[in-house]
Amino acid sequence: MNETIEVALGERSYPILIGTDLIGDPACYSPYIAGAQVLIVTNETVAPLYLERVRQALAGRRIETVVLPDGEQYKTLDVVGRVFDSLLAQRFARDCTLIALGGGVVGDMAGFAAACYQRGVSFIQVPTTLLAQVDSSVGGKTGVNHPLGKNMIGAFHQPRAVIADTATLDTLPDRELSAGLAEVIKYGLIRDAGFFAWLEAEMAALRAREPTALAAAIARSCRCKAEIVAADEREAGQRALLNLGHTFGHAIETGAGYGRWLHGEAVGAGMCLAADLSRRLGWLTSTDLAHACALIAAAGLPVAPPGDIATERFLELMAVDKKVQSGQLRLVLLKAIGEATITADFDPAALRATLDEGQPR
Ligand SMILES: NC(=O)c1ccc[n+]([C@@H]2O[C@H](COP(=O)([O-])OP(=O)(O)OC[C@H]3O[C@@H](n4cnc5c(N)ncnc54)[C@H](O)[C@@H]3O)[C@@H](O)[C@H]2O)c1
Ligand SMILES: O=C(O)C(=O)C[C@@H](O)[C@H](O)[C@H](O)COP(=O)(O)O
Ligand SMILES: [Zn+2]
Repeated sequence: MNETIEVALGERSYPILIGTDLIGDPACYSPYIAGAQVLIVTNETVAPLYLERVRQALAGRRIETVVLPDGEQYKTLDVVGRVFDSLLAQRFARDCTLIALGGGVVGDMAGFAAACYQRGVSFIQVPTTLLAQVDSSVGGKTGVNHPLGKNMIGAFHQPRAVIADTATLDTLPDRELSAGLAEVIKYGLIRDAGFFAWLEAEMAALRAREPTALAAAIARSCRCKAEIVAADEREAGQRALLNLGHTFGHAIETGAGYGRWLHGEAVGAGMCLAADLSRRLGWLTSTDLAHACALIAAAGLPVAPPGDIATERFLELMAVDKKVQSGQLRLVLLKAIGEATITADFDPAALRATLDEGQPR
């Protein structure tokens, strides 16, 4: 069953269309494309799978394509430059539209190119991974990595529409499905204990790609993200809760070398570390900690960081975080399953103990 969820941002409001067989449907795109020039940004894995269907849905317009290399290690300023090269070489004007066809890496880069080209042009997100359908395609965070820090160069730029065709998940590798489940579990942990309990009951169905369960998880995740983004578009307050596990996770991704740990895997382990620290501070019960880590493990995700990032190095990497204020690290921590808070008020010794012990208990 198809469903539409609105991201309510005044004149920048947009729909998230969720359903099957949407990417080849011209009616999904037409209302959101003003000019005749369209640039599809995709990658070398997704292009052979889905590019032709998108091209056909856009017939009648001038369509160009940029096919980027595949991988987190290519989410760089240098590679995004190829999108600008193409836009300029083809003389694309301000009324052009970019289409991001792929996972979160393509979405973040195409969105960033759209934010910058001629100081901002339209773009549409066509997410083809679970992670992108439940998280990265929604909310307008775009950008690239720097060797010294994850997502450190970017812009807020909202898409005109998100077209999430759940049938594209049929070709997604199991490891990537698990990575997407990390961000799904995140919504349960930060603000929806009922969803968390539902995920505990449905995790086997989700990993078996049961279509009804997957569609329900995607829609509930998007509703949750749409509400948070509508209330706090630029992360002045509660949007930071969407960063649960990410200060640890981004440190893992940067420390391990981009692409070695998937973003969702690093966030899975990062959420266990955040839960472990919350328990050490006396905010989270041992039972809730055990439930959180058990669900993350059941999703096929790691519950501990790689063994080769020493605590000092981990702390250095964690200090490169957009939530740092006046030199002080702020972390998203848990008070209960379904209740999170952002705080700088934690005992640094407890953080060290969490990192020293690595394996949450
Ligand atoms: N902007 C945001 O709000 C936000 C939110 C979460 C994550 N992110 C970013 O998103 C990125 C991770 O996104 P991701 O997990 O989608 O990774 P990804 O974009 O690297 O995609 C994962 C892999 O799946 C392949 N793929 C994509 N669709 C496929 C399909 N339908 N069938 C087969 N293979 C397919 C890709 O080519 C890639 O190899 C990270 O860079 C992360 O920082 C951004
Ligand atoms: O949309 C948000 O806000 C998020 O924090 C979603 C995260 O899952 C995502 O990984 C995001 O890219 C992290 O943003 P950052 O500002 O910490 O780089
Ligand atoms: Zn994330």
